[in-house]
Amino acid sequence: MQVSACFPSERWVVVWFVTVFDVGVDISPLVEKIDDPNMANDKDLLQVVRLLDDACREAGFFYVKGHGIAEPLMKEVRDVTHKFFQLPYEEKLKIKMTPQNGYRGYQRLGENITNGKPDMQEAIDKDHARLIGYPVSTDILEEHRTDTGCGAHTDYGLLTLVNQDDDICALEVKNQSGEWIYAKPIPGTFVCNIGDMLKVWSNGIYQPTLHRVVNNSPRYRVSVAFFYESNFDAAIEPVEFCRERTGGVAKYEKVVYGEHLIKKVLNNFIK
Ligand SMILES: O=C(O)CCC(=O)C(=O)O
Ligand SMILES: [Fe+2]
Repeated sequence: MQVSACFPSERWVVVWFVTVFDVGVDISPLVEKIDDPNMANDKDLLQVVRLLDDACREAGFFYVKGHGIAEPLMKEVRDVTHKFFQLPYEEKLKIKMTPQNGYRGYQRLGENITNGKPDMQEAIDKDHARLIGYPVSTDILEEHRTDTGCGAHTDYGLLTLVNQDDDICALEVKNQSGEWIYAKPIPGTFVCNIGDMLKVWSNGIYQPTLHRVVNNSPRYRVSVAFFYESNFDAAIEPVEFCRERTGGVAKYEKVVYGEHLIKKVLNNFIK
């Protein structure tokens, strides 16, 4: 790894943590040159790719800035999400999620299950986006209350981008020492985390990280997640150049994304 070769490992971890986890990777060179046929020769861009690669290898969780989406627009999306969840229950039910509409629409509090426990969240699912609301726990009837807004999980797909409320710490990530640490909000950034399919594709070079949401704050929290996923019927297997870099043997079997998704969702109903 290029950066670690320049630094003693302890110092490198500190540098990496500060630049990637605390402040975020500035991906603007990548965004600016994405259509440039000469992008592979650009030094700034190469440095961004290295930082992203390091973040995916070391943590599987990182912040990005310089992505080109204006901060006021990110806030507006969250504001609209807050407004929707403040509507009376009957209003929200008008776009209720059903098998007939392909499980798109409004999912009421407690309907989403992770590890056998209802999540203390309500949400709207639309294509690859999920708008999520986490009520204040004291506002939830005691008999319906559980201890997590979203139970510990890894994401199913390739990459997730989260636009989270600026002022509430609730998203927690399990670090390599097994401690839960906050992915505290950094205004204007997206929290990114890699999913199960990237693990398979990269033959384990990138590992998805366990995370969960616990809203212990006195305020209603929203987040808007975009799940970049493989096609439902896509067969995913370790790509050759990743296999070559990891001893030449595929560590994961070929998996059809849709089958993986259904299996994980069904497993969530079991404690
Ligand atoms: O609300 C968040 O910050 C993250 C939600 C999440 O992890 C998920 O929906 O997969
Ligand atoms: Fe997640």
